Amino acid sequence: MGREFLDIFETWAQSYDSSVYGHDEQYRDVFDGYETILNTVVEKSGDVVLEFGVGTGNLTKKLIEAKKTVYGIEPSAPMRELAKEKLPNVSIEDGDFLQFPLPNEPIDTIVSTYAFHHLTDAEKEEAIGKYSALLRKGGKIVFADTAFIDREAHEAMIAEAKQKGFVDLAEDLQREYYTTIPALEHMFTMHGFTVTFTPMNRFVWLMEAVKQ
Ligand SMILES: C[S@@+](CC[C@H](N)C(=O)[O-])C[C@H]1O[C@@H](n2cnc3c(N)ncnc32)[C@H](O)[C@@H]1O
Repeated sequence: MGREFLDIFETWAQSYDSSVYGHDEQYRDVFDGYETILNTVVEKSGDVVLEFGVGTGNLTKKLIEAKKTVYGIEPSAPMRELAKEKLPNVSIEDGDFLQFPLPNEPIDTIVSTYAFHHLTDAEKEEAIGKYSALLRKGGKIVFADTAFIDREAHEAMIAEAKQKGFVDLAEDLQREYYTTIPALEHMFTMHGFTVTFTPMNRFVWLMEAVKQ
């Protein structure tokens, strides 16, 4: 569920890695510190990891290099194919944040980068509820994604993108379901997590939620 933006990745898949490494001016600030963001998610992850929205497999590759067992979930066929080319021996299945094949061993961490905003807030809350049921005490959700301190900050970023002539970025910020830190905090705490938020660049926050 929350698959309504997949057509974007049909066309973006081939040039996605070029965007994340700063070659797309409009998205340069969004992907600023991309390597550090992925490395931080890896550092905070346990040994058995379920990853949503693997994309071209950049985080997956780092998790594997850190000797973790990874179960990857990716709904876009072109993205999945690119990830499988990079990581032929890793499990990367069709699925999404809400409907996915369950790994056949207990997982200790659920990770995702640059993807949770594809769900509406109601779907985000439903997903966090599912993950709470999957994780044991001490299990973690470690997500990095664009979010805003409040709605005014979101509106200001849209205005800034328009002012710079960043039409694609402005459209993206209005089309997808970017939420606020207080809304995310509420979703995590109501499902039994303690959560911390750390800003990673002007757009992206690292969220580390621990099941109590
Ligand atoms: C911006 S890319 C991020 C890829 C990768 N995680 C990274 O950090 O580079 C977003 C990814 O989320 C995937 N996606 C879109 N909707 C999704 C959903 N409902 N559930 C899981 N993944 C989704 C897209 O297909 C795409 O691969």
